[in-house]
Amino acid sequence: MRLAHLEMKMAMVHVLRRVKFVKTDELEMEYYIQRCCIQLTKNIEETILRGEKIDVKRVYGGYTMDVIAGTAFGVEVNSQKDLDQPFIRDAGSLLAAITTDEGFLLTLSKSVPLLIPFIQFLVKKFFQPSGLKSFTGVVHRIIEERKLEGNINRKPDFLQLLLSCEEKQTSDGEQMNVLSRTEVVAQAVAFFVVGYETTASTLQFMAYLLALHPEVQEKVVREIKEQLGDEIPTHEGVTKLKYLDSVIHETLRMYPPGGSADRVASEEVTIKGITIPKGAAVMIPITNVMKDPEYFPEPDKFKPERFYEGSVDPISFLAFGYGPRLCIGMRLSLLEMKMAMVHVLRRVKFLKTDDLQETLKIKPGSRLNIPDQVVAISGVMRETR
Ligand code: HEM
Repeated sequence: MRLAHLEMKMAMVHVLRRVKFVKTDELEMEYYIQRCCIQLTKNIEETILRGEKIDVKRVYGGYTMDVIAGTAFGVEVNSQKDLDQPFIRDAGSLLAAITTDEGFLLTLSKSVPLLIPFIQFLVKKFFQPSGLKSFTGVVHRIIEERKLEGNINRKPDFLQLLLSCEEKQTSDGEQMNVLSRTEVVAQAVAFFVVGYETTASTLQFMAYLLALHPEVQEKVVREIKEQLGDEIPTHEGVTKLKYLDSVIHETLRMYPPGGSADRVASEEVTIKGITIPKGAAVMIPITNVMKDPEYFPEPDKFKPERFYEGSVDPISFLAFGYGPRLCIGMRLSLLEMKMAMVHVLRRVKFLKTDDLQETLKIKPGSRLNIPDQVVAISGVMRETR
């Protein structure tokens, strides 16, 4: 608790010295996400009208890429207008590499820090994922453009916060350089890829589960009608959708995008007879905890009610991690998922067809939960009121 207080105070002093949070930007962000939702709905409708199945990861991937690029980096990449865009392909190949081969090396380096220089050499020599160069190139370009523009009237988005740490800062008359350019670019690329993939993956699993469970889908649609009528799903409006919130949580419980989280023990501790020495790397198996019947009875069943009725112990729901390092994109991602689902489900019904798999096979050997094959779902247009 004391560490968390200290961390929060230090962060707030640093941020509020340089940044003022204002309501207008929130509204601008909300308006921007609404625009992305309209394009998403249009893409899904057009797929249905062409008589094709919906490749849900592809359409939602375009949506989440547009949202993260616009909200965190202030650029419109229009991924949804061209779903074959290199931007998305590069993010995919980068992610695949990080979560498999390099991911293994990363885990190894955390467990045996002495190996870090050797592992860095291996990664540079043999594991340069194809998307990395073009992706970092794009981020470099965005940064250069910002530097040329200057900081005047610039919105306090994620990239701007990172860049402000790159500048030399004066603290008690001393010069400090907090982040190097390479570190800024690395953080930015990671943010782009993580912000895109996790939310797209959850929306994909949610669409699949809603198709498989038509009664749940109709309950969500009823709640939207009762709580929002024809209103635009604003940030405030979507907070009324408690059942949709439970559906999202239950989807994340069954298919958390990240299968594990890491920590390093800051001191020696003994838990249930097992001693973890100071400095040891600890991996928290998120997927396994959320499939444990002790915390979630009948874990293989999709039951949003367990969250709706409020019987879940918060520490057993680990999809966003836990504690001071909880996912910082959680609120953005919940907002964008709710807004997207309201827009889409008002117009489209996902269908349970005979060929829809009853269970999804997950790709082995990855730290992410990724389906073994493309998830394609049939849909029809709902009757308009
Ligand atoms: C459904 C969506 C998401 C899920 C399930 C998810 C999950 C997670 C998890 C499990 C962690 C590790 C937390 C821990 O170690 O305790 C994490 C950290 C993080 N996430 Fe997310 N995430 C999501 C969306 C996002 C988005 C949209 C962004 C960016 C806007 C983002 C950025 C980050 C960052 C930067 C961290 C590192 C935080 C830190 O180390 O302090 N995430 N996320």
